[in-house]
Amino acid sequence: MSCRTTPPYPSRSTPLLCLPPPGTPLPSSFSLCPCPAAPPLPLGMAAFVPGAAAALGRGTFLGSSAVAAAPPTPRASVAATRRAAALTMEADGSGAEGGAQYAVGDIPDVLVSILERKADEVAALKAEVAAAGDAHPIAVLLASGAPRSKAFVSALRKPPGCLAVIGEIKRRSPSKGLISDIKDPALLSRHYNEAGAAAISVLTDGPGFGGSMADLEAVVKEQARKKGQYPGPSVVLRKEFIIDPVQIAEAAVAGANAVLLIVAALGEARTGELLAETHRLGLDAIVEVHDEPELAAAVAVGAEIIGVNNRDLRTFEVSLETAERLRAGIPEGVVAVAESGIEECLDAWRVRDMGYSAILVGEALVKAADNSKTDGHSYSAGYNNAKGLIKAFLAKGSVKYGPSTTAAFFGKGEGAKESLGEMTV
Ligand SMILES: O=P(O)(O)OC[C@@H](O)[C@@H](O)c1c[nH]c2ccccc12
Repeated sequence: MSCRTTPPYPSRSTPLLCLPPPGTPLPSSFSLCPCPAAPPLPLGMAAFVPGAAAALGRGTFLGSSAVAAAPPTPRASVAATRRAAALTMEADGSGAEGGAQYAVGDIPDVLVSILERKADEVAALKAEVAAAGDAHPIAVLLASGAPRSKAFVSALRKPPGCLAVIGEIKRRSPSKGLISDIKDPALLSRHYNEAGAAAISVLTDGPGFGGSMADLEAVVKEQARKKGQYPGPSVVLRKEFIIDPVQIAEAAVAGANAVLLIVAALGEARTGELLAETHRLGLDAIVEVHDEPELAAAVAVGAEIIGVNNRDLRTFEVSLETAERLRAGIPEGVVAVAESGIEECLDAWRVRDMGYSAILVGEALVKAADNSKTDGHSYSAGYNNAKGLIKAFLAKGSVKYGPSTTAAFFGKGEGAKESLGEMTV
């Protein structure tokens, strides 16, 4: 049987036959699509070595050691960028040691203001930890480090043809404003988990994304309740603009398994430092990139998980072409995550076929889970929609798909088929 999940994909505007009309008899026999294992991916990184990245003539990255030496630029935001970067580097007395910082591009404006805010948040957190003395759990962890469990990276590593879903708890964003009034992040994470999400991403930034450390703690606590059950807990990502080890320690103390490191915000040297700190503190990191120079930086620092953000933070445009273009540059053995703009199962299958091991989905899931008409703590049909969508993302044998809402509902069955492997009815 042919596999309609392989390219070329129908365009979204093509009306998709998703279901037979009610009453149509099911075919007497079908089998799961034996999608062939993804072909070996070429290692295209030769073109992306750090030196070559500089030669691409991008703007100047103003982080780390480059802060002092950076040439003047007309962008008004640069002063703010420089301040944020300088504060970041000074915060723990570290910074890039020598060496030329190659270009990773100007920091997008949206990040500049967030990073300024983060520098203030970090200063406040450090003051709080210092005031509490050496016994503060963050101080203890920073002093001693912790063994790595690698639980997060293991949960995301999937064989070719399979996907891990990272379901995000996302209330709002700078580009979209309010997305969903999530009243009970823990309950939403329970539904994500029951549907088969390998991981939960919790945004902890308040002003930009409506999240908090309380959300993270609630989700960690909820997932911990699943220990020893089937399915077991989903691992948890602290989705934050990390600029300093103290935030990583804060994430670990709250029970997160991983943090996000955004190369566009940090540059190569600082990403490398914070990645090493992340591992020293026992956690894993998704290193996020959006273009070739950033990918080169992620590879150069030895990222074990690389997230390709399909959203351009300069224009907010989302295109899965970004995931497609960058996939060949992600070395074998590194877990590849496609982030942003995955709206329906076709998108998920498309990036799966590109060779991505995991997808990070926010808006589509929280909108499907809409519980604006309930108190958010009790049953809501929206939760089922979100679950169905996750199962549809995970399905690999489906030849039936359609607009998200329909696929969401019927995706439940498709997910079940996959978990049983090959079968006939
Ligand atoms: O809501 P979406 O389009 O499914 O995107 C989720 C996630 O990728 C996005 O929230 C994200 C990706 N990288 C980030 C960095 C910071 C904040 C948010 C993000």
